[in-house]
Amino acid sequence: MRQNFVAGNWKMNLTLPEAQALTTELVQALGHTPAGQATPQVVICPPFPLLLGVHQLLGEAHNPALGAQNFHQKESGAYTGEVSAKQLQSVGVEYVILGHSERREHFREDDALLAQKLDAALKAGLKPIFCVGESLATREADETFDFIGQQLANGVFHLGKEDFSQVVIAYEPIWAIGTGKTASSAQAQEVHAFIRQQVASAYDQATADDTTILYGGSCNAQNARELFSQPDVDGGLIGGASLKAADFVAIIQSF
Ligand SMILES: O=C[C@H](O)COP(=O)(O)O
Repeated sequence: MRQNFVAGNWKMNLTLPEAQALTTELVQALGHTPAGQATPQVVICPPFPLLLGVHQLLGEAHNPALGAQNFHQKESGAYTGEVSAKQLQSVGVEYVILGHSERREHFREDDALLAQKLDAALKAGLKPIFCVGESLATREADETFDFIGQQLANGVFHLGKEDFSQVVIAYEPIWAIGTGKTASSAQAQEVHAFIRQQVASAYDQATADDTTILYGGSCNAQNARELFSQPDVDGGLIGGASLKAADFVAIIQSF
């Protein structure tokens, strides 16, 4: 279902008391949305050890909903240090980020592994937020569209239409992540439109029109409104600015 959507990726930040203080502020702020103003779907993605403590502060409305930043594709077993989809669900997780460039780069997660993780997430009933995005070198070589087309073809488009309808796509140009260098709204729109067109080719136009596509990369309270006003930008996957309640709430209110 296509919807206005903002996810906060806390990455490897915050202790439990800090995470609970941030969550309490967010829940209070979102609870005071003026009548008549539609609230976007909000997802917060804390590190594993904080998930349960954060979930205990979330309401029944699933908004904010809880997301994880990763999981292991096997259901259980001798995988020291890993976490399964079932374990995530048992502490209230509904969404999982997959394909983030930091996992691709630092943990060597390639398209083949990500395709397996995507299948495992859907099988377990977790909703994936699947990230794609090019490096600066790829952009400068004028290969952005080819590169993102390949990431989608190799990682996502093996899914049947029904499974694909559970997936949120996030476009995150690597050169914009944590750098303070945001894609311009025109650059973001151009790639989002391309992604939607790729979905239409892989499935059909109705599926493409129904896909939620987020922008991520130095999105903040100052630039979110401009980015979210683009016709194919349905919201954001927010890193640094999701760690401060006031900034994150301002982004949520930027539609
Ligand atoms: O997952 C979030 C992105 O990597 C964006 O991070 P950032 O907002 O700190 O640039």
